[in-house]
Amino acid sequence: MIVTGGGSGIGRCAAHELASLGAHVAIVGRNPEKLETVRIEIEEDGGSVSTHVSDIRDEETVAATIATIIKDHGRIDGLVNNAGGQYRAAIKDITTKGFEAVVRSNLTGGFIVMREVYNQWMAEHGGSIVNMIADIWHGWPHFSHSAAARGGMFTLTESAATEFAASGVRVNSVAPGSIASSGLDTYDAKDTEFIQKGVSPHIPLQRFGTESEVSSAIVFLLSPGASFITGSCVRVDGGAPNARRGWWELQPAENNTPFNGFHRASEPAILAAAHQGEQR
Ligand SMILES: CCCCCCCCC/C=C/C(=O)SCCNC(=O)CCNC(=O)[C@H](O)C(C)(C)COP(=O)(O)OP(=O)(O)OC[C@H]1O[C@@H](n2cnc3c(N)ncnc32)[C@H](O)[C@@H]1OP(=O)(O)O
Ligand SMILES: NC(=O)C1=CN([C@@H]2O[C@H](COP(=O)(O)OP(=O)(O)OC[C@H]3O[C@@H](n4cnc5c(N)ncnc54)[C@H](OP(=O)(O)O)[C@@H]3O)[C@@H](O)[C@H]2O)C=CC1
Repeated sequence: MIVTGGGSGIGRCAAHELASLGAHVAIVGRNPEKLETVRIEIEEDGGSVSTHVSDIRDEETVAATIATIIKDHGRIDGLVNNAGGQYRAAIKDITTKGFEAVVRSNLTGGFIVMREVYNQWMAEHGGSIVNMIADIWHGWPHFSHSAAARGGMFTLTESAATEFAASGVRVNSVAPGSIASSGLDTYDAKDTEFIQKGVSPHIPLQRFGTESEVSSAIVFLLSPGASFITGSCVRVDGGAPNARRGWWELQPAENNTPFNGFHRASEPAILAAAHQGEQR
């Protein structure tokens, strides 16, 4: 099994889970120290793991990494195409270089890894691929570069599922919402305050998800239990995209914080503004 971004967060958790189920896990990332830490953890637990330093955006290194994994371990049954990330910025402030860095990290890089795994192994032997996306439905303000890339990965997954089906390769995506992973450490203090106070009221299950709640969806999709599932997307988001009309009317007043920017439709100020709009 290959897990990109296996040196931290959701990828680390999935690597542990897969190793505990008996798989050899090849973890891929840019930072060798992070990979080494996870290697030691998994080996201490009795698992089998190898580390591979590679930037998923670098075609040559990725091709060589996949070849090494096949040479050393004989097969690739599954790919967790998980590496990625982004920074928070408004569209007006995103430079072309920044936009391209995020698209390359979350779409092109995942494409390169998936293509190499397919061409070098799965086209002949079958397998299962899980592509990580995000809760991008209806857009993702201040993360628009990532939403654009993940939207691409969503449809790339659907296309690959049909192209690869005859080779016995299933391809699905997992779309995490707000997950309390190590990835959140990459945001600054102001964002963290927003994350803590402003996000949970938007989530019907009223909390962040955990790394293991995403990992279990990944492992299910990789497993024979999902043998008739391909081209699908499993949302792991506590119902966040469903918190639309009706949701706010069900909420206690204290959930209407200045952070979340939502207000009950019945609030006097909102009614007055709506009335003014009618008069115009
Ligand atoms: C409120 C929260 C609710 C949050 C609500 C809670 C839900 C969160 C949901 C999602 C959570 C996650 O995904 S958690 C996962 C988080 N993990 C990660 O993001 C890790 C991986 N990310 C990255 O490596 C970086 O973000 C990424 C930009 C993609 C790639 O980095 P690189 O090192 O390749 O790129 P760089 O060379 O640094 O940058 C290239 C250009 O990108 C731009 N750039 C890069 N970082 C920048 C930054 N912080 N601010 C501005 N611009 C930046 C600049 O233009 C850079 O050019 P110069 O100006 O010339 O330098
Ligand atoms: N946490 C959340 O709420 C959500 C997370 N996601 C996505 O889930 C995935 C896992 O995130 P999470 O575990 O939370 O965060 P992390 O930041 O902990 O994980 C991201 C991993 O990807 C690796 N990575 C990033 N860019 C590259 C690259 N170019 N080449 C190789 N490896 C790379 C990083 O390792 P290294 O630095 O060593 O390269 C890191 O281990 C990411 O794609 C993330 O965007 C999506 C929605 C929500």
